[in-house]
Amino acid sequence: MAADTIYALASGRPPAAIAIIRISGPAAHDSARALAGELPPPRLAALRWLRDAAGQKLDEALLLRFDAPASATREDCVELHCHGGRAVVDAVLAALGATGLARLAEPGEFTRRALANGRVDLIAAEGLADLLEAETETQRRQALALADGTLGAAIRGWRERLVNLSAQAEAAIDYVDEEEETRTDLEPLRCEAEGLVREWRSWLDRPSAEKLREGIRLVVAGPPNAGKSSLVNALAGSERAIVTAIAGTTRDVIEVPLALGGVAFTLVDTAGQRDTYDPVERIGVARAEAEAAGADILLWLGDASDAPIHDQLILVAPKADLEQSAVGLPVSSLTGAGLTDLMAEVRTRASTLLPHEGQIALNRRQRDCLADAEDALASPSSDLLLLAEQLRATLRALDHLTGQVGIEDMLDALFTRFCLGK
Ligand SMILES: Nc1nc2c(ncn2[C@@H]2O[C@H](COP(=O)(O)OP(=O)(O)OP(=O)(O)O)[C@@H](O)[C@H]2O)c(=O)[nH]1
Ligand SMILES: [K+]
Ligand SMILES: [Mg+2]
Repeated sequence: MAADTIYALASGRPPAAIAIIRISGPAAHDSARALAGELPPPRLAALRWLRDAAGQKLDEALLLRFDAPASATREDCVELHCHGGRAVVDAVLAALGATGLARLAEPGEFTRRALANGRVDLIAAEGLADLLEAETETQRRQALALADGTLGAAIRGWRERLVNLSAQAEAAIDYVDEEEETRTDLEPLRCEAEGLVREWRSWLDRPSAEKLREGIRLVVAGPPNAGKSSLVNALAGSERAIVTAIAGTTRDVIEVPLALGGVAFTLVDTAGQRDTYDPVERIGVARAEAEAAGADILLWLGDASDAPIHDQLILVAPKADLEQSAVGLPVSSLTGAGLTDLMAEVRTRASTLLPHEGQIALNRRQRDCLADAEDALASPSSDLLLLAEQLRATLRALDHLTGQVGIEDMLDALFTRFCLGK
């Protein structure tokens, strides 16, 4: 694949102590040479003066050269470690552009090339992207598990088992062709296939990785004047929502970002749910109902009998300073009584919705691919031809997961392990 040569500032926004400019592509060495003169041997750092076309000194930089394929992109690469001032960086980038040998990279283009050249697989590339975005410790560990290939290794393990099964099925088909009488016993194959499907189901049952990033939606709902907005304000620690003694005060959905115990939440206040002819309030009530239905955790401040059906429902008995009769967790937004217990309960519920420590969670794309694989093999056929086709379809779904499609490996396995002397 003939690619052009790209360059970009790889480190953070200047000013900084050091700025790293990366060049990758067939003309990476030539464009660096245009600025720095003779290059050092691969992987040995050397100090060089960078000069523009007119010979003017731009900066003294540490230069690293990588030769394809032993580089991050598997192309020829150069890294220039310059002084991190804005003017220095601008001047070096401009001089690189002026060589006419390279162009400014698009966002993510280095990783894209690494992927295209087989340096990383799609899973690792996704992990890398997550790693760059990670804001919490849990997110960082999760991303690292993708980037360092833990998930990739699990997928390769599945793939190997599947390739093996597929090869056995294909071999059995050949065998049937030759000796019509003999029937291959498919039971062990189907058994192994069912084992894989069970494993995938347990992965699909895990909470999704997005929850870590997007956070838990904690919705406060109930009848008008129940004290919903007061509770939201008490939990947020600031007067985010309007509170009055008038029923129907809150009309719209109010979102408040909240971090509790290292977990990101979005606290959501909603309109009091009641039958009303007021067209504006009706819209608010419809939104409130939709929010309650879509909540990860629902705090219901009303009669248990009126509560919507929800997996993660916490019944709250509000205004506990006034009345103690209601069922549910007693909470007073006025005095703060019961808030700690309520938050403890919320955190317990939240922990069941998030990937566990040390457990790799799949992102949406990965789940979709694995679900396709699971689907394709959900009921392994007892007919050899159908089973072989199911296995092929499953392999394709798994290859979508890693971003590598192709059945070459399957054929290799077939010919090396199951040689029938043909
Ligand atoms: N004593 C006492 N009063 C409370 C408490 N929480 C809320 N209130 C009062 O109850 C009334 C309604 O409170 P809101 O927080 O506006 O109730 P809401 O459920 O958001 O009401 P709508 O938005 O109209 O549906 C206000 O007068 C609050 O001061 C509480 O914990 N104790
Ligand atoms: K109110
Ligand atoms: Mg309100």
